[in-house]
Amino acid sequence: MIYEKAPAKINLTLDILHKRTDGYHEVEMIMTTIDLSDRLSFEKRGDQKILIESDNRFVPNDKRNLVYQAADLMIRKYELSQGVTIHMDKNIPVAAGLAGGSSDAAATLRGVNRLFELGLTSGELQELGATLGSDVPFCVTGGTALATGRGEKLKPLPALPPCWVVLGKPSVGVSTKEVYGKVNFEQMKHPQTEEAIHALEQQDFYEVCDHLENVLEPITVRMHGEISRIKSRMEQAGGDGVLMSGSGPTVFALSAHQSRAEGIYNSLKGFCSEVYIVRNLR
Ligand SMILES: C[C@@](CO)(OP(=O)(O)O)[C@H](O)COP(=O)(O)OP(=O)(O)OC[C@H]1O[C@@H](n2ccc(N)nc2=O)[C@H](O)[C@@H]1O
Ligand SMILES: Nc1ncnc2c1ncn2[C@@H]1O[C@H](COP(=O)(O)OP(=O)(O)O)[C@@H](O)[C@H]1O
Repeated sequence: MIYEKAPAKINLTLDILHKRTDGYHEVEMIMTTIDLSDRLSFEKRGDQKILIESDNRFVPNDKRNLVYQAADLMIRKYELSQGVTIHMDKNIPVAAGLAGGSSDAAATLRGVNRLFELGLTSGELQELGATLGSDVPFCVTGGTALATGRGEKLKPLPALPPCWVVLGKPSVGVSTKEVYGKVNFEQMKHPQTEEAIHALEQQDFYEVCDHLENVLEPITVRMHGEISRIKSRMEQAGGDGVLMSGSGPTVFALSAHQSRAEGIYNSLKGFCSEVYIVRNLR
């Protein structure tokens, strides 16, 4: 039996450059992994089946699960003669803008690679991952990176300086496809991505916080007003930087200090359906 950890991501910036002819949007975004993780175990089977076990009622255990799709892809492509049983311990909220499904898929690519000793490089796993979803290639290696294209082209960046991350997840789930479908280029406030990268290079935490920006945020906020109420609470409680992650609806606050982060966490408890306090991963 082998194990893989599948950490969630947050988007420090998210910009959309244009809509592509294939229906996807050309993005430019800085992503970073945080210490809120699903845990997966992998075991070879005597037959050729793929069995997914999970106790989370929001995720399907069949072919719709990205974990199933990732395992199936590896088994077919490398003509593996055995199947795999995958147990998933889900901690990352589902359809939250935190790439839980993508990270599980990436962990499955890494897990099957190790379990069957395939010897594939991260680059090869990322290429396979891109066929499963736009965020999967980033999740193969994690860390802090600039993602372009539809999200699959990656450039490693210096890590976000060590900090605390408080997450507030409203009870609503959000469809990424629906949010991208409502993008309006005329009213878009673009992030200053270059300046945010410079801040990371300088390891200037507060400068990074000053450049958090996500063009999808106003779209999802219009659908779910709860998001702006969570944002205001986090700002009032002293978050150094506060932003919605991905297509939402999860909002995160960055804080350099544990006591401040705990204050933000306490101000959200009872106000927001799920609240987490974690560190960023370096
Ligand atoms: C918004 C982001 C930001 O990190 O994350 P989440 O909110 O999902 O976590 C990602 O771009 C989401 O990536 P991911 O969730 O992997 O998307 P995919 O499965 O590839 O695509 C789902 C749908 O989103 C739209 N889509 C996705 C990526 C992209 N660059 N342009 C798009 O228009 C397409 O309509 C597509 O059918
Ligand atoms: N292993 C998985 N974990 C979570 N969601 C999954 C998984 N496999 C498929 N899904 C489906 O993918 C959708 C988006 O999931 P998720 O990755 O959690 O959201 P997001 O892309 O917003 O970060 C969900 O509606 C869920 O049904």
